[in-house]
Amino acid sequence: MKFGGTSIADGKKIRHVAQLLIGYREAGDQVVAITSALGGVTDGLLTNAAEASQKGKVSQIKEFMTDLAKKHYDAIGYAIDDERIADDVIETIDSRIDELEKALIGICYLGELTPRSIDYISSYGERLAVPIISGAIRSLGTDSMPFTGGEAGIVTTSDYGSAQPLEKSYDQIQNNISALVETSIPVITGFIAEDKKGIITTLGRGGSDFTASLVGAAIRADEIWLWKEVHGIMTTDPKIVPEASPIPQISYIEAMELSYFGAKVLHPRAIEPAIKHGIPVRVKNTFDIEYPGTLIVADQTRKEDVVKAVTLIRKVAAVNISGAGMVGAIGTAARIFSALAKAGVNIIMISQSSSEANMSLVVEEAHLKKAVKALRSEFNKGVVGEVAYDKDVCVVAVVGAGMDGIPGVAGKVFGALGKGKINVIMISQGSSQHNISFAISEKDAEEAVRVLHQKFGLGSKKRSGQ
Ligand SMILES: Nc1ncnc2c1ncn2[C@@H]1O[C@H](COP(=O)(O)OP(=O)(O)O)[C@@H](O)[C@H]1O
Ligand SMILES: N[C@@H](CC(=O)OP(=O)(O)O)C(=O)O
Repeated sequence: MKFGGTSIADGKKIRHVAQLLIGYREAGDQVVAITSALGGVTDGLLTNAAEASQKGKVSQIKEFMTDLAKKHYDAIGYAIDDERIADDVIETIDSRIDELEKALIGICYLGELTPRSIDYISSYGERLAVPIISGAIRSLGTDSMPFTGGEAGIVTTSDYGSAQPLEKSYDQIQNNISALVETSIPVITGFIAEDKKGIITTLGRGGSDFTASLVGAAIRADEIWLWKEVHGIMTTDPKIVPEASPIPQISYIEAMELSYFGAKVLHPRAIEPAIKHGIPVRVKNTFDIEYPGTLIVADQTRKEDVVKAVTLIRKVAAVNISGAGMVGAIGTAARIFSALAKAGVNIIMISQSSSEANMSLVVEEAHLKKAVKALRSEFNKGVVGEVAYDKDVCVVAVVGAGMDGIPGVAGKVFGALGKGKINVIMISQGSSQHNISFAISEKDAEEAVRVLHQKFGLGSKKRSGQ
């Protein structure tokens, strides 16, 4: 069972989570808990690390550390009644706060922030949270032990910021964790792991879902449950469309497409380990335990749900490569992609005009500068006339395995957008036919999501159980 940052945002919620875990254990289930950092902490760590490297203000770091310590002391005060346990946990928190402060002050003086130090700093969110959740469980009378991802056995590549778990992690987790579930509830940090040299790595933002799936697969869990602040995977982000409804069942492939195309409810790689071992994944609401949530399984569900959800990717940019000389010029696409790969650019969407005089790409906004630089230097003379870009772009996708072979979905999508006077910049449909995605101007993005959500009747279904 994995609990995200919103589920453990403060002491009251942590107590609730500890009671929830104990409740399942007392009902006869063996449980392993994976948790994120307390809500907002990872963002705070990243912002302060970046500012430390740019402004070098030690006083700002001290202020941040005081607030951070207070947030965690308050959580201990509310979630842990047993004084001896509370004292032990405070001791752990104090020593971690001390290490973190030294690291951030070091960054102030160095004025440098490497990917390796970003992972080290951001790991403290989870490393401060887990001792508190484990202490809260012990304080309620059930045995529990805290683990970092590395201690649990997760070993990754050294790709800081998006490290890949190595195959041997599965056996190591199995050896370190499986036997403990008989007598206790182990609590493991999500998101963070270690490379072969024992250096802290992270699995990417939102990576606790991935940790849960990895641990679940390693211990051969019957099910992997991801507890969130929403009633499951919804037909779209409820923050954009309040009428969005939870999807009772969805296939692995649809869930992956949804997360890839921006649904912040799941980490894009979260369910890979679960798929590999055929373990069902459930997304549930921490604050409405009885509600069944969304079940993610291998089977495709009912075909009549042609479109299951609408998603939105923000913080992307469009790049347009054009020139009459591209027509019929063999190898242009290969040069574009290899230049971008060499520059480490992640390409989200590709589209080529049938005239061949133009190729459009969508890349992460953070990669835009290096993408344009790489393309301009590759094509500084020759077939490409111009490399232009647009920063104010979003990608919207409609997702559903049921659209495979069903005519008219694209017509419905673009008809509705046309009627809503929403201009489409670029269109892409994967040959899997599980989604249709397109780029539009940022100012139109939320309206496009609302229009499509309504067009496909997604918000009209009542939540079952209501
Ligand atoms: N299709 C979707 N279904 C559910 N939630 C979504 C979707 N798209 C975006 N979201 C957002 O994802 C968040 C997921 O819940 P949250 O408790 O924050 O998860 P976690 O803490 O595990 O990251 C919600 O706040 C919701 O606004
Ligand atoms: N704390 C990390 C990892 C994570 O998964 O968090 P959450 O489950 O709250 O999205 C992050 O913010 O990226």
